[in-house]
Amino acid sequence: MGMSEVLRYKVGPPVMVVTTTAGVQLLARLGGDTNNTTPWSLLGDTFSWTVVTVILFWALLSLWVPGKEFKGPQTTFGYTPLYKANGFQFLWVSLAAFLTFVYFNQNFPLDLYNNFHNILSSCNVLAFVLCIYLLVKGKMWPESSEILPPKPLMYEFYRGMELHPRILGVDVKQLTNCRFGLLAWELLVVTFFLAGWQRNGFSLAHLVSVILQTIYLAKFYWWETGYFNTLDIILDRAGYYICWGCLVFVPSLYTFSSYYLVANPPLVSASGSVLILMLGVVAITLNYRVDWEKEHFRAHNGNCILWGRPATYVETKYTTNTGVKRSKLLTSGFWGVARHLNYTFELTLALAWCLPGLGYGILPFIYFIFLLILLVHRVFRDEEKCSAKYGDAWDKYCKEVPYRMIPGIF
Ligand SMILES: NC(=O)C1=CN([C@@H]2O[C@H](COP(=O)(O)OP(=O)(O)OC[C@H]3O[C@@H](n4cnc5c(N)ncnc54)[C@H](OP(=O)(O)O)[C@@H]3O)[C@@H](O)[C@H]2O)C=CC1
Ligand SMILES: CC(C)CCC[C@@H](C)[C@H]1CC[C@H]2C3=CC=C4C[C@@H](O)CC[C@]4(C)[C@H]3CC[C@]12C
Repeated sequence: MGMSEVLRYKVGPPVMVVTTTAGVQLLARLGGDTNNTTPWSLLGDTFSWTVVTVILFWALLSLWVPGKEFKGPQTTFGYTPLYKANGFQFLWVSLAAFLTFVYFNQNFPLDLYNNFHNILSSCNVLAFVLCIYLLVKGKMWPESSEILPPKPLMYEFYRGMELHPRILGVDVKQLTNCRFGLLAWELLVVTFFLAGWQRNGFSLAHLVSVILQTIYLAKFYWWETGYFNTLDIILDRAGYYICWGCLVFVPSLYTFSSYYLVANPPLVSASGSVLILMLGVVAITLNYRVDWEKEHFRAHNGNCILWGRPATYVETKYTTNTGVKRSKLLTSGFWGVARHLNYTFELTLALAWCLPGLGYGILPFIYFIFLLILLVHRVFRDEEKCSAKYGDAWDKYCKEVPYRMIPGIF
């Protein structure tokens, strides 16, 4: 093993595990109320375990109830994952149940805010137990016939073993990513808005940030089955990166700008808030439109009109275990302007919902900075995947559409 391999496989994952765990706890302290004297508890407390267990059980219930099933893309080793297609209903029923609960328990938002670091501790313990179980399960009782070359244990823990493991009858990544992480995100930002209102009075800027995140998450749940075609699902294995990420990192870092505004009430004026709302709505619409153009194009096998003209494309061929397949890469509409414009609009939107923290330095923008790094890295991961899959056709597409995220610049 060369030096770079040692760094990548042996040092990298443990460092990530330790720093990310310590990091999210620190974040809760940094953004919170400095007068909060609740002692640290690395295992969580009764209140936080109750909150986490209720969300987990609710998430599981949403995947257990009878309903429409959705078949994900088949893996190269011939496995077709099965999901539940009831995400949109799940979001609204959950939100309505939560708001009703808060109506009858009006101290709950502030209690939850004051216990946030304990809630993260409980999520952290839950995530570690799950990731250890997934490692053992992947080694001892894998569900698929996939054969993986052995790697250092810590790397396997970090990356995960199986692509589509199931626990208690449900798909693990649908549970952790779509049903626990994203629901916790929505409920937490609503809670932080209500806690800020109770503590400091009503804030339009805080409300705007929460409205934008709610529209964004509603859009996600509307499109949930499309998510099953993305890198997270077809490439990333169920392990620390993705499962811990969704159980701990999403509830902590993705909600951070809203959490921060409770102890640091927004300084942005009402007209500034309206401008932020407009910027955010435009960015969400464009982000949705870019994703929609690709889905629409693929659903019609290239025979569709985009921007008033028949769609143009590059024909591709690729090989899987079940033979040679054909596909098309869109070169018109937004996909003809740059190769990842959806990420550009996603970043604009993230900036919009962080902007109510303007005037408090860098901390309220931490999600935006993280997302910038994540998406630029993802551009390269995605392109590596596409280049390996499509070969020369991908190079041809890159020649026709030379820019990645910002036409003329990158
Ligand atoms: N907030 C967050 O943390 C994040 C949010 N997102 C958001 O999630 C959504 C999905 O993003 P993501 O899955 O990462 O990426 P994309 O939706 O951009 O999908 C990339 C895939 O689309 C296919 N593709 C690429 N170019 C073309 C083309 N020209 N024509 C047709 N198909 C093409 C390829 O897959 P194939 O093999 O099918 O050809 C490629 O792997 C986006 O809105 C993004 O902004 C994403 C990451 C993080
Ligand atoms: C361990 C950490 C350093 C990194 C954890 C990363 C993951 C939590 C996130 C990686 C990719 C993220 C997502 C991808 C696409 C999405 C679609 C969007 O519409 C909603 C958000 C999300 C599901 C998002 C969620 C977090 C990641 C899985």
